[in-house]
Amino acid sequence: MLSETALKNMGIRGLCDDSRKASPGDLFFALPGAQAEEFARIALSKGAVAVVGETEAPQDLASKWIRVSSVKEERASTAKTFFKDPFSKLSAHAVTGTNGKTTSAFLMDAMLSGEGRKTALLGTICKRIGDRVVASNLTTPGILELYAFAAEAVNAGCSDLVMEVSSHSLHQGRIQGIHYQSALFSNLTEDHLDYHKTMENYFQAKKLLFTHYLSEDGVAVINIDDAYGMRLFDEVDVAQKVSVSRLGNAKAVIVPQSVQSGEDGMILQVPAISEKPFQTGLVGEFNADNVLLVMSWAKSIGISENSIRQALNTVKVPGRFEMTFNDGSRRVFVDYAHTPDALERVLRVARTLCRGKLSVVFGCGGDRDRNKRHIMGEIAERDADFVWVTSDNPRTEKPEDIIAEIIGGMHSDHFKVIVSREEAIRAACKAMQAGDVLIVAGKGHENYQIIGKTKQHFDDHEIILREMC
Ligand SMILES: CC(=O)N[C@H]1[C@@H](OP(=O)(O)OP(=O)(O)OC[C@H]2O[C@@H](n3ccc(=O)[nH]c3=O)[C@H](O)[C@@H]2O)O[C@H](CO)[C@@H](O)[C@@H]1O[C@H](C)C(=O)N[C@@H](C)C(=O)N[C@H](CCC(=O)O)C(=O)O
Ligand SMILES: Nc1ncnc2c1ncn2[C@@H]1O[C@H](COP(=O)(O)OP(=O)(O)OP(=O)(O)O)[C@@H](O)[C@H]1O
Repeated sequence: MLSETALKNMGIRGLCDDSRKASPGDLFFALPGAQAEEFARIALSKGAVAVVGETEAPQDLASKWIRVSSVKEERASTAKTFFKDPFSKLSAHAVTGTNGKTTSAFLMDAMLSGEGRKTALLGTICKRIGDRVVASNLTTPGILELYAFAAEAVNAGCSDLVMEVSSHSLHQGRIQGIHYQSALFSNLTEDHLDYHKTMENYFQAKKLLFTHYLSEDGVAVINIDDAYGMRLFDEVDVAQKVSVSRLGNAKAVIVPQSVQSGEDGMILQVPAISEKPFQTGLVGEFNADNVLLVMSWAKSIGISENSIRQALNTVKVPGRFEMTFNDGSRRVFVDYAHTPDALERVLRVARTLCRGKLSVVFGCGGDRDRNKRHIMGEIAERDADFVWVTSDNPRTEKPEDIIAEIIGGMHSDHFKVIVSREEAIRAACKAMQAGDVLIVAGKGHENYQIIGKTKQHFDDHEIILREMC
């Protein structure tokens, strides 16, 4: 393990594990792989001072090569030393699950802020320290970026960090060495099987958060309405476990007495938390799950009822069931649903708000999880009256090929294919009549479309407003 003095003596000014981003003064971590040495040489040519690798040092690099048994472990421990152990100075709170992470993280952050605590937030939409916000590339960044972010948060005076933890990050060790004060589990449904291959592997990755990264005195808050949540609750052995169930599972400690959902939000009666009802502007059954999970967490870590209420009343999450247009009769919502479960849940909520025809515009991402495409086609056809099948970040795949897989799951004629997302949204808007609801699903807060390897500006909201106003 490299000490602070060793790093200082070597003149290390930064840590890097990607040769494309190497800078003078960096210590480069060459992760095992066929190109490890090649990447190390590139980093050195850009001014990196030394390389940490698992293989024997190439002869000409012997003076700059530090051989270790695990580059990943060394990277985690060096990050802790270099960034002055920021996680020991923060209360870190994590949320994981297939859907609901961003919504939950926004709520958690708002509740902590309501207590007068300065917070940092890390997730799919943004990275935020106090009032400074930048867009995110990944839900959970790489470990070096994560430590740098936490150090910045500490320097800015933050006491708490709320972050979304993806299954990829758990599997790849992006949060190695971190111990959370609390961890929440929302649900586990089909997604990311291109990466994890089986639901069992996907579950085991999520479980790591509770078995490896939750502090001994930390609290686990788990939605046991979800079958994997129930299994997780039974399998994890932590000091404090809180089980939550909207559906009234007898094993749960937090169960609502009632949830009344309308088009402007919800009223929840949760006697285990307060005798007085809670109100929120978040809409729909799936958000009731998110709200209950986070309220239970807040209660278990001692957040005041006042801060819970205030957050529930004020939090809005960009691109999550966001009403982009409403003329009192026709309503268009933009939503980030890009998994089968999310699409099903969103259409179910939309149906309750719809007095006319319910339509949906959606596509599926390229270079990702082909298996979910036909399932989403099947759900869209079953739960909407009309489906506009289109493109959504095709990346390097041909959009027509992705669409063919989606419509492989559809058997009626209640759909139309329009490859251009802009044209599909415009056509769907034009077709709307009084009482209709349109869901434009998949991109949510994203203001780009990834075609090939380039990101082009694209914003569902802009197109809807241009067409409808
Ligand atoms: C599949 C996946 O998760 N890949 C992630 C992974 O890449 P990798 O290990 O395959 O890296 P690689 O490209 O083979 O390279 C190996 C090593 O060589 C380095 N390298 C690579 C190329 C080079 O020219 N020079 C160089 O030094 C890389 O930095 C890396 O250290 O590790 C990288 C560094 O942390 C990540 O940036 C990368 O995320 C890619 C870009 C990605 O798109 N990931 C998505 C799927 C993802 O992680 N999504 C989750 C889930 C979101 C959700 O729940 O919906 C997220 O947390 O965002
Ligand atoms: N508890 C939930 N159960 C099922 N679907 C949900 C839930 N919460 C939100 N959704 C749906 O999933 C979409 C994404 O929600 P959110 O951004 O909160 O999840 P996420 O876990 O952060 O997703 P991602 O990791 O893909 O960014 C929402 O737009 C909505 O369609």
